[in-house]
Formats: sequence, C-alpha cells, structure tokens
Amino acid sequence: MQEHAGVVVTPSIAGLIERAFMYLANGIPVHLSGQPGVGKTTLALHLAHRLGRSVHLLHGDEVLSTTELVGAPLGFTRRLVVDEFIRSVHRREESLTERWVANRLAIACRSGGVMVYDEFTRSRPEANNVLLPVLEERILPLPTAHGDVTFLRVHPEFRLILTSNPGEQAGVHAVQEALLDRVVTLTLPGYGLDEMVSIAAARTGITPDQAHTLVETIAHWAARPGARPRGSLLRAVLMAARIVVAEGIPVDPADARLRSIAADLVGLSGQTGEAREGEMVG
Ligand SMILES: Nc1ncnc2c1ncn2[C@@H]1O[C@H](COP(=O)(O)OP(=O)(O)OP(=O)(O)O)[C@@H](O)[C@H]1O
Repeated sequence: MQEHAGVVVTPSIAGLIERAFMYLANGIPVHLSGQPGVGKTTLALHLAHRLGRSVHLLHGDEVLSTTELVGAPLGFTRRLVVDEFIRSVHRREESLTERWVANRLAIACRSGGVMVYDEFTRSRPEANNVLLPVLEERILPLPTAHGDVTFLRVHPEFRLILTSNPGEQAGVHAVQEALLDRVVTLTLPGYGLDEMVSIAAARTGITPDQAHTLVETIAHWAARPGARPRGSLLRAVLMAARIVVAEGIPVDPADARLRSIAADLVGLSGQTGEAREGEMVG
C-alpha cells in the first residue's frame, strides 16, 4: 500500500482514486459518497492537492445560503476627481463602482481553483442550485445591489469535488437529480480490517502487529450487542492508537484499560465492569 503525505492508498480505493483523478483532470466534477469515516474528506483533499491548483474547502450546513457560497454586493465606492490645474477651468468627475465581497465558490470559479464542498447535502438544495449553471453553462450568476444579476465566466481550470453521507443520515437533504446528473458519483466501499491496520500503523506510529491487535480488539467490541452502529471503525481505531501511544498502554486485548477504551469507542461505556469481566477477544 502506498502512502502520499499521510494518505494511505489501500487496494480498495487505489482504482477509485485514479479514476476520480482522471475525471477531474478532464473537467468532470466528482462526488465521493459513503458512510461516515470511510475517508471521503481525506480523499477529496488528497485529489484536490494533486490537481495542483488552489484549494477552497467549504462545509455544507443547514443555514448556509447562496450568499455564503457566492458572495454579495458590499455597496458602492465613490470616486471624485476635481481638476483645478488651469485656474479658469474646473473639471469635476464623479464615478460609482459597485464593490463585491466574493465567497469561496466565486473565488474558486474566478481563479480556476479546486472547490471541495464537504458534506454538501447538509445545505438546503436551494442554496446549492447555483452549482447548476456553474457546471452546465460554466457561468456563475452574481446578484447585484439593484436586484439584477451579472455573470462571472467560470475559469476553465475550475474543478469541483463534492462529498456526502448517505441520505438516510440525520441532517442530510436529498440530492437534486439535476446536480447528480452533472457529476460522477463514486461510492467509497469502506476499509477492510487489513487496510485499517495499514492506515493505523502509518498514521500513529504503532507497529503493524500492534495495529492488527488494536483493529481486532475494536472490531470485537463493535460486534457486541448494544454497540453503536457506525459506518466505519477507522476513526475508533485511530483514536485508540493515539491513546495507547500517548499513555503507554499495552496493546494486549486482555489489558483492562485497553478493553475499557475499546468499549468506550464503540458506545458500550454504559456496560458495568461485571458485564465486561471474562470477555476476551476470541
Ligand atoms: N486512506 C487514508 N489514509 C490515511 N488516513 C485516512 C485514510 N482514510 C481515512 N483516513 C483517516 O480516517 C479518519 C476519517 O476519515 P474522513 O474524515 O476523511 O472520513 P469521512 O468519510 O469524510 O467521514 P465523515 O462522513 O464522518 O466526515 C480521518 O482521521 C482520516 O485522516
């Protein structure tokens, strides 16, 4: 498995990353979809940096508006020129220029940057509608103070990477079909146990053997009745790895502290000590 600046390219994602890069390099927007913790944001940023342009990261949010995506008129700047160079002649010129505060989408569209719009389905669909003309006609509508609209021509190097969690998650809006139609959706499969071992060893400094034991311990606790269902165990594994390194906790499935940490990380901290007694990784 290859590692690029902290990102481990595991077998289950290697092909998907190359295809995503190919689409983006050819101007086709990519949408990375998948359960929480499967690496969507990490891979979106990895792809964005690989494109070698400026990266603009935005997080979807229920209260995000088109204005926060695009920008808004800020008012007018008045410029007055009084020319009294010749005593007998007075020339006075006044001009008004509309000032505009550009937000991330407008900046990325203008400069040809890569916009990573993380968890874009957390924003209301009407806020995201502005993406349609950007992707289809390559123009960004900009409202003016008078209520009319001007347009910004989208830079040919502008690229868009979206990420989203599945629709059944709380706080997630349905994706507009029109938007889905204009992007390539790639679903991240989630890491297998061996892949989590490689990522944990590369990211936290524990040995592959320790990472293996840790992954098995967390997976064991996650399979117990009452454990909170999660998309991926990777975050729990990475947190456990950081704690055992920092606190010098032995990576031994029989170690009481390790077992308590594993139980906490899968939502079983409510279990009594007696209930946990005698439980070993089997
Ligand atoms: N391929 C990888 N290499 C290294 N670290 C990774 C990799 N994939 C995921 N991670 C790490 O796993 C954790 C979860 O990844 P990430 O935040 O990208 O997931 P996500 O799918 O965006 O999750 P969510 O939907 O909850 O936002 C992060 O700490 C991230 O750094």
